[in-house]
Amino acid sequence: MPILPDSLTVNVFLLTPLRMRQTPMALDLLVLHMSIALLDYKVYLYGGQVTSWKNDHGEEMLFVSSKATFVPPKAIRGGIPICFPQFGSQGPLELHGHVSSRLWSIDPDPPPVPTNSLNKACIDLLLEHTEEGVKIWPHRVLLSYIDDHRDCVLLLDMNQVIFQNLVTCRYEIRQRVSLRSGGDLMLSSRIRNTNTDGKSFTFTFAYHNYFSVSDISEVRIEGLETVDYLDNLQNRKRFTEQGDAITFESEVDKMYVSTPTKIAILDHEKKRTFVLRKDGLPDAVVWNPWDKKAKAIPDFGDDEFKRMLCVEAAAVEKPITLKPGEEWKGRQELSAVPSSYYSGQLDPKKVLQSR
Ligand SMILES: O=P(O)(O)OC[C@H]1O[C@H](O)[C@H](O)[C@@H](O)[C@@H]1O
Repeated sequence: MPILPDSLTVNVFLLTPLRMRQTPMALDLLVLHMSIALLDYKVYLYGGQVTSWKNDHGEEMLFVSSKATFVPPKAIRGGIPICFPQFGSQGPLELHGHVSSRLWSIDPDPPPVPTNSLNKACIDLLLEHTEEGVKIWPHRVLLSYIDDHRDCVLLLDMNQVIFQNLVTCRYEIRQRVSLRSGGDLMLSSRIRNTNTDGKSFTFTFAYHNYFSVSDISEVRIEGLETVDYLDNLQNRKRFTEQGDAITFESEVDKMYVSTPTKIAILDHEKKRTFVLRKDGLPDAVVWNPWDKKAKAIPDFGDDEFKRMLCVEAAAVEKPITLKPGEEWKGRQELSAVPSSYYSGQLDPKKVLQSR
């Protein structure tokens, strides 16, 4: 692990690029680092998956299981796996699709940086289509993390060699991972059908966020009150959430549909609130396996359900169909703020202004 210089405003470190080149399924560690006025924020990516998001005090905001295996083809248990082209088990594919477990590389040709961008440090990654991937999902795929900040590009050039096998894709999927001022983490995705044979394709999608919490019994979610949900523990039967904020005392696996764009996760013990803002992702999945299921998951510690909560920005109830030439966009922004700024009001604008 290199020592991260604190004098740079924006930096991206690419570790062990050789391993990535030599082993087709190897995952690589990338560090996205932003330093503003002596405050440091860091995001770690392992392959295409965010596995760590640290605030300026070095506190971890994402949960990763102590039993997580960093061995493809499985996604890492924690961080932010990307579920695509199928969320969950509703479809012919493996649970949650397959993109987190593919070989990722750097996008050699990211789109231009918007002049008014709030992004301070960003990264572009590509996941190229493989014959194996085609067998699983019959569409060629180019998946990329887009770097919004030109400063990053030079540092990433050392990995150019991994681009040589890029294929011409009929479908393009692009992802941006960006650190914004204040340490907010932005992920954005664009999926475009570039098919030339006139065929449409259909998918579901989710950012499977694993938040780190002090104690699940001290956590509540605001923003999903009175929203309809499909309960995965009751054959996806439809219910309406009651008026109170959501708290936890047993296993939860609910898919809230057509939710507000802002959801807050309040951690009383930690006095920290996560604010999830999403766009193009109408649904939100809330999951905690609780004790019994936790014991049955091999890469999950028996008691770790107490320290995590998944609140996922998703497009799952209504699968998305793209005709050739059409593009879908989805994004989420995660902020972590002291709960005292939040004081029970779901008004992230106020939260941001008060920082
Ligand atoms: O074990 P995984 O594939 O990571 O899935 C973990 C969980 O993810 C989601 O939140 C689903 O709604 C759950 O049904 C699933 O159990």
